[in-house]
Amino acid sequence: MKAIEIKNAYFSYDRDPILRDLNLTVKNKEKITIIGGNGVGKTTLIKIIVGELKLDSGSIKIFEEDFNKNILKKIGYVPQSQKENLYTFPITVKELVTLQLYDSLGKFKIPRKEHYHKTMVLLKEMNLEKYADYPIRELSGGLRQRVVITRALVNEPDILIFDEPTSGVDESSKAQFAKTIEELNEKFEVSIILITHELDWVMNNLKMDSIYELKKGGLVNVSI
Ligand SMILES: Nc1ncnc2c1ncn2[C@@H]1O[C@H](COP(=O)(O)OP(=O)(O)OP(=O)(O)O)[C@@H](O)[C@H]1O
Repeated sequence: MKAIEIKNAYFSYDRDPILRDLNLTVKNKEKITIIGGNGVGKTTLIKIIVGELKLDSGSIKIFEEDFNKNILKKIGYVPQSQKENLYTFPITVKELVTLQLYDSLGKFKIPRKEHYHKTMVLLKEMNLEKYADYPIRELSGGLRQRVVITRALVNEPDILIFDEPTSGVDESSKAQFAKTIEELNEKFEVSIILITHELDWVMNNLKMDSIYELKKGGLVNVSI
């Protein structure tokens, strides 16, 4: 089963094409990395995958279906840690993860016992149980990243996308992240797409199935 299949994709914001005849296949449970310099279109590609932007031409299928609302539930997104505004808002780990269940919270959007239960089961699996009632802003960078990953997992996605997960993260948090990636793949059987500019770190610390470089609008295989 193919998790993602993009064929002959073209996209431009105005005149200059950002994606030019881009092709990508990600199989179920496969782990891939996409590298590329500043401004080559990595974020644009993510936005295409999550349906935020539409291709000018070409096709994209997620689990062999065209884009539809249900597909979004299959994709978990872990944004860049610096872009997360988790520092000012006084919210606990348990609340942050549970709020991600928004769609299933019913009319009044108030989490019930079953929602918190789901969160606690997952926090346990991620070894974060003891931090459930901690305010998120009091956690170290590495733990906070683990919480954000847990949040992305709570809707049971089949694909997890990481946007620059190691940028602005200290060495020990990076090592912790590498362990988490291996666990995720085994425990939750998700496909992983990791966007980064740290090719050396990925090569030395992660077991990826493929690494691609986004350049001139297309993806080129980087030999591992
Ligand atoms: N909404 C937009 N309208 C017009 N141009 C845009 C828009 N968003 C991005 N761009 C341009 O498209 C190109 C690709 O941007 P994108 O953010 O996808 O690159 P990136 O590879 O993620 O970059 P970075 O590594 O710096 O985050 C850039 O030249 C950017 O300036």
